[in-house]
Amino acid sequence: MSAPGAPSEAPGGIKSPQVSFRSAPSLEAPVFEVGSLSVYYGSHEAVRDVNLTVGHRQITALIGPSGCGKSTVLRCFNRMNDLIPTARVVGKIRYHDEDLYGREVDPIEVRRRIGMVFQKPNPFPKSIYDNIAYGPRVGGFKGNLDDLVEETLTHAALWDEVKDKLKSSALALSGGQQQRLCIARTIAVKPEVVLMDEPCSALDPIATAKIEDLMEKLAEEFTIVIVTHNMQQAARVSHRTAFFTADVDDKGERHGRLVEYDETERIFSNPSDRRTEDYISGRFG
Ligand SMILES: Nc1ncnc2c1ncn2[C@@H]1O[C@H](COP(=O)(O)OP(=O)(O)OP(=O)(O)O)[C@@H](O)[C@H]1O
Repeated sequence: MSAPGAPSEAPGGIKSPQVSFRSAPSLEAPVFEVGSLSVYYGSHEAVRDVNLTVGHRQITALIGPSGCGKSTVLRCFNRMNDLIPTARVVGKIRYHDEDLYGREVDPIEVRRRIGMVFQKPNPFPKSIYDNIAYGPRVGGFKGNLDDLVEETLTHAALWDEVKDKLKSSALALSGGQQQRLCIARTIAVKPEVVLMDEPCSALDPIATAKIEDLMEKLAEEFTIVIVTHNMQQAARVSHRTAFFTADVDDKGERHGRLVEYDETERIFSNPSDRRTEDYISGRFG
């Protein structure tokens, strides 16, 4: 394994010489442990038998071709699938060794502790200030809101760009700024985990680079799980990568499967499964 930040090429995989893999810390005291997870929509088993462990303050990337179940798995981590009436989750997801789907668990508290950022920036149609202040206010925050808003926007690398227009509408910001605001809004309630579902797919390369820099900084404090179609992004930002694909059964139904989960450097430079190698080298997907 290369030292953190040391350039390391990915033979047969991603060709970019700029890719430098991040070394993955250990998986001791994991945040999530997923065992034999299957997710159904109605009678369709969309994802089958997933097993993986998400490490504390690591960035875990979920990659794979369209429809292999990445977003479905991501939504299991904060019980967003509960909001889809046909969805049914089978198997085990332990969050700090507690059953995330246990009867006594409050899904609202789960979503406060495990926040989510979506593909399309979706700020509230409110001021920049109120976008950040909303969650803490609802949660009964008793401290100084002005300080919290400044601290959060600084944390999300947005303060300098917005400090003189906090009362302006968030909708007037650029797409990249809106997405950083959404990340700020998510971290304002002090979650432990931030789930990101293709957070850069609607952004240009400059805005994408800013979000990637931000993710690296946020990983010092938060555990991040990201779904991305952009393999270079997974290679650049994540410590560990899970590669999914979909098997087609004899009735023509597609079932998402986790093919391989490992340190990102390993997945991109020396994967153990041929399907992973074919995907990262662009031979399919
Ligand atoms: N709300 C839903 N209702 C019914 N089926 C769904 C729903 N959401 C996803 N699916 C199905 O589950 C499977 C996995 O979809 P999912 O969106 O999780 O895949 P994905 O890998 O994230 O895809 P993409 O990369 O295109 O976003 C697909 O067959 C999809 O049609």
